[in-house]
Amino acid sequence: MAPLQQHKLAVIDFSEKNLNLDSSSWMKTCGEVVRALEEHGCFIASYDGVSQEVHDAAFVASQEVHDLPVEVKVQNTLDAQGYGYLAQAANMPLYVRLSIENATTAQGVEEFTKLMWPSGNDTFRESVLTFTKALGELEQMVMRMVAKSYGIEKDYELLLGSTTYILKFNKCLNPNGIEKNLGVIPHRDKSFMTVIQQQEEGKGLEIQTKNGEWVQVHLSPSSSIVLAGDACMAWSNGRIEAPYHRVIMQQNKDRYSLVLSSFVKDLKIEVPQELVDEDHPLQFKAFDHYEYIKYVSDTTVEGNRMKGAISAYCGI
Ligand SMILES: O=C(O)CCC(=O)C(=O)O
Ligand SMILES: [Fe+2]
Repeated sequence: MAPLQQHKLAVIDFSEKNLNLDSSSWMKTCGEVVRALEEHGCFIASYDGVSQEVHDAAFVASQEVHDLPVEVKVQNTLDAQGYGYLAQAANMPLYVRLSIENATTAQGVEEFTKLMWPSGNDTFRESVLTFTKALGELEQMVMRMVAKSYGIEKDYELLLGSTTYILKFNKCLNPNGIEKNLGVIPHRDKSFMTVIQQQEEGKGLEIQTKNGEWVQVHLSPSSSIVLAGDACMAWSNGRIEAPYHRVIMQQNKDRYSLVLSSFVKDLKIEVPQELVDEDHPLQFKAFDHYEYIKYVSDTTVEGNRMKGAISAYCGI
């Protein structure tokens, strides 16, 4: 098989100097964000909100939690069905994960920390919260730009009030030379938006473009990939498609990544009226995001992998 090429996904500058609200550079970035999302469902954000120190500390925290005994980690269960501790499932033998619900709030991170370390772990708690807050701000900046471009700022403000974040500590085990090097099976995220950071030298994430080609994503510590999830696809009335992606292990060592995803809780997601007209008939009924997650996790593995899960659930 020919080696995959590092694809030219759009790289968008989110550094503070570039993002004075209402400046012409802000408006230009809004356009770039929507174009990239409509074309590939994702882009690479170059973002100085997560410093090298914050990035490194978050990965140290991730390693620390993965190194805990299994009997401690199995306590990690979430309201969001299917998002707690998962280890070496039959279809993903290399994949291990823990997650934090309400991950951008002090309370959410504190609860998780207490569960894993009953006598506390301040370094872990502080490192994780600093990281999730910074990455959450990036996600909100992206969504504000999408809303601005589509003229649906009010609709977004409403969703934002009900937005919650889940942080996944992902680990793919060293494949040790065995042929099966699939870390994470091809899927679309069920989230609204997802932001991912890979550990330094971390490779492995691949995105499928609309023409079916798999392309590799390489990220430096100062960059993140921003991916649309199924909920964004429905909310945008199909304008932004959630990209299919997977992890292929390329090196004989464990791979760590941090995945922050937004979800809408206790409010139905409805396509804004501004996005419906004769040329764009309504494609999705209003739906409850947590009920959708439950639907997917109750469905068979094939159902979960299915590209059209969101259409099957609430498509018109
Ligand atoms: O680990 C990664 O880089 C991505 C994993 C992923 O797609 C996911 O957890 O949804
Ligand atoms: Fe994913």
